[in-house]
Amino acid sequence: MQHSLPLPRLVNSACGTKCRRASHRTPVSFRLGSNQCTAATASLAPLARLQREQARYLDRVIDGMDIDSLAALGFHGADDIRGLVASEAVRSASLVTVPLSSTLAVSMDEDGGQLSILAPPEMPPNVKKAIEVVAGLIRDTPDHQLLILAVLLLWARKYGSTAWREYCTELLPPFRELSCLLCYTPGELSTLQLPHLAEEASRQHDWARWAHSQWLSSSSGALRRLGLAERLEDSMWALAVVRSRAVEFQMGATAGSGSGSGSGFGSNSGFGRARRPPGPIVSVLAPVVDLANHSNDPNCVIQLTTDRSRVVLLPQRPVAAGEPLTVDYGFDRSSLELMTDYGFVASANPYDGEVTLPDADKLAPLDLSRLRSAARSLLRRRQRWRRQQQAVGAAGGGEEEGGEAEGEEAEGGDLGGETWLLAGAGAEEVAQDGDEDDEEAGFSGRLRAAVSLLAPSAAPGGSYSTPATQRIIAGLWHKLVRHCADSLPTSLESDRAMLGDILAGRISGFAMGPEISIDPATPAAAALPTVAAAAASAAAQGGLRAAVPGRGDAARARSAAAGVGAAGAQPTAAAGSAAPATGEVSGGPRGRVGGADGVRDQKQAGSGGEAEGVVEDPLGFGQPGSSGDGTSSGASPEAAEATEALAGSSLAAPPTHGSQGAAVASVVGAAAAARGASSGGAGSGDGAMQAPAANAAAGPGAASSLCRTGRRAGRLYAALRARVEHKQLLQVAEELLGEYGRK
Ligand SMILES: C[S@@+](CC[C@H](N)C(=O)[O-])C[C@H]1O[C@@H](n2cnc3c(N)ncnc32)[C@H](O)[C@@H]1O
Repeated sequence: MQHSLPLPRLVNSACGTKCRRASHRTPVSFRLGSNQCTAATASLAPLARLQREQARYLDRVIDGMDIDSLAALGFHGADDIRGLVASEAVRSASLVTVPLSSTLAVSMDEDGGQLSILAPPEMPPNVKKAIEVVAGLIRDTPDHQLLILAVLLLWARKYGSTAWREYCTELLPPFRELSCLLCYTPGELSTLQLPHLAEEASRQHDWARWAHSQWLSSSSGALRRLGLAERLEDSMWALAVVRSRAVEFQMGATAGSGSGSGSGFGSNSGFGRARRPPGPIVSVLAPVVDLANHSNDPNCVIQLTTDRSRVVLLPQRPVAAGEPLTVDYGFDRSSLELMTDYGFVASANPYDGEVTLPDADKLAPLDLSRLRSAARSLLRRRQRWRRQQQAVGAAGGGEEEGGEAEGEEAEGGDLGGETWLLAGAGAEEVAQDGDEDDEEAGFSGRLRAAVSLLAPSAAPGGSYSTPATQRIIAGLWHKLVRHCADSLPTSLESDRAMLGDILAGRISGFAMGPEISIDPATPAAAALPTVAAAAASAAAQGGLRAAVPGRGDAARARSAAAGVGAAGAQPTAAAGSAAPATGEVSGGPRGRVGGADGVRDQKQAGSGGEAEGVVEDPLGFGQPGSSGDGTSSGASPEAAEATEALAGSSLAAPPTHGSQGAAVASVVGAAAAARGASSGGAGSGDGAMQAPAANAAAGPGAASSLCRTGRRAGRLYAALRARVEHKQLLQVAEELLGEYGRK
C-alpha cells in the first residue's frame, strides 16, 4: 500500500533554493537573530552559539538522512526544554517525514516468531548478520528490542554515515544530560528520595550492566569485535537513548493491514499492549521525530505509514509557526509513571488525580481512621520540618532538638518505623499558615473534584470500599504516605551539598544565572554563608527566577528555604542495594527492564565466571553482584553461544563505506578522548563540521555548564521537580483528608 500522506514542498526563503531545511525558511524564536545559513556566531553568547550550532547540525542531519521537515529545534515550555517547534503554520501536512531507511528499527511478531532488524544501509552484511544472531539469542529477554536498538545505535555512532554520527554526537543528549532513571546517580536518587524510583533505577542499572558485560562491551561482550562500547557509560548512554526516544508501533493484526500508531517513546512492554489487537511490534528510533517533547495536551501524533516506509509526525490540529510540537508519551501516565519511565515529570499532570498503581490491589484495605491518622502524622511531620527550618535560620545552622514536647500527643501513625510524638498539629493549624494559602488555592479545583467523587461513596462507619474510591485512596496512601512521607524533610547535609554544587556550577543543567532560585533574604539562606554569598552574587549577575516553574514568590522563597534549611529524616533511597526480585513496589506499571525476571534469570544462568576486567561504574552504584545474586559480568551460556556464532564472522575488520572505514574508528576514538568523559558520545569523525565552537570559546568550565537539551534539563532538576510535584500532591491529600475529618 502506498503512503498517501502529502509530502511538504519545501522552499528555502533565505537561500532562494529548494531546500528541506526547516531552519532555512522560517525564523523561529530560538534562532536568535539571522536565519541566514552562514551567520557569524562569534558575537553570540555561548548558549546561543550552542543552540545555533545545533540548528546547523539538524539541517545537516535532515539533508543527510533525506528527511522532510517543517519543524525546527526550539526551547520551550516553562522548563525551557529542547524540543521541536513548527517552522511554519501547518494544517494537516506531515510535519516531519523520516524514511524508514533512515531509522533504526526492530520488528517482531507479537507471538515472538519473526524478528528482523533494520540497520543503516551502510552496515556491512556480515555485521548485520552478526547482530541478527544476537537478536535471536536474546529474543526472550525483557526489552530485547531496546537492547538490539542500542546495538544498532552504538554501531551507527561509530561507523555510520556522517549524518548518523553527527546526529549521535551533536544532537542526541550526552550521557550527563539523559534524564532516564537508568542514568540517575545514587546521589541524585537520594535527592529524589522515593524508594520505588530508587529500586527501579537500581533494576534498570542492573539491566544495563548485564547488557554491557554480556553483549555490548568491547572487552567482554559477545559483540566485542565491533568495539561498540568501551565503557559501561557508552552502553548506558545507548540504552537510555533508545529507552527514552524509540517509539513502539503495534501494527494491525495482519502485517501491513494498517498504519501503526506510536505508543509513546521508550519501552512499552507490558503496558498498554493489552489494549490493542495483537500484531507485529515495530520499535523505531527515528531521528528528528525523536526530538518531540511530551505534553498531556499534545498537538501531534507519531505514525508509521501503512507501507511501513516512513515515520511521520502529524499534526492533530492546525499548528502555528513557532508552536511547540508535542506528543503524548502514552497511556495517561501519572507523574510517578513518567518519572519511572523517562525520568521527568510534567507539570499540572491531569493523570495525577487518579493514581493507578500496579500493586494497589496488594495494599491492605484502608479505612478512614487509618488514613486520618496517617494524614495527621504527615501534617505534624511537616510542621516539625518547618520549625526546624526556622530554627536553622535563627541559630545559623544545626537542627532543632526541642520544639515538640514528647508525650503531648501520642496518637499518630507509625511511618517508617518512627512514631511522631508531636504537639497537636492538625489541619486547622496548618491552615493558619498564611504562606500556604496562595499555593494551596491552586489545587482547590482538583480537591473539590476529588472530594465530590469520594464523598457520595462514603460507607457508614467511615470506611470506603467502592473500587473507585479504593483506587484513589490506595493511590494516595501508597504514593503519599509511603513515598512522600520520606521525601518531605530532606537532610540538611544533602541539601546543603546539593545547593552548593548547583551554585558553584558543578552540576550541569544548572548553569548559574537566571535558572537558579534562592532568595538570599530567607533566614535559612542567611544561615549558610557560602550558599547565601553565591546566591547574592547570582542575583547581582541577573534576576533570580524560580527553579519551580509557574509558582509565585512565596513558593519560590519556600522552595529555596526548603533546599537549604530542611533537616530531619535521612534520605531513604536504597540506591546501591540489590532490588528485591519481588515485593510490594517492585512491579511498576509496565514490565520493567532490568528487574524483570527474565533478566535476572539470564544473570543467574551465568556460569559465574568473571568477564574480562571489572566493568567500571560511572554512577557509583557498586557491583551489582555484591549481593551474591549472580549479577556480575560472568558470561552466560547465551553470550558464549553468540561469541561462538560470531567467531567465523570477519567482524574484526572495521566496516568500510565511502570515506569512512578504519580511519573513522581512530578519528572518532581520538575525538572522543579529546572530548573527555563529559560527553556521552564519540566525536564527529570526518571533521566536515567541527564540534560546537561554543564549548571551546566559552572557556574552561563553561562547557560543562551548558546544557544541550535545554537550560533546565537534567536529572537533578527533574528530581527537584518530582519532589515539588509530590509535595503538591501531598497538599491535595491533606486537604482531602481534612475534608473527611470534618464530615
Ligand atoms: C523523546 S526525547 C524529547 C527530546 C528531548 N527533549 C531532547 O532535547 O533531546 C524525551 C526526553 O525529553 C525530555 N522531555 C520530554 N518531554 C518533557 C517534558 N514535558 N518536560 C520535561 N522533560 C521532557 C525528557 O528528558 C525525556 O526523556
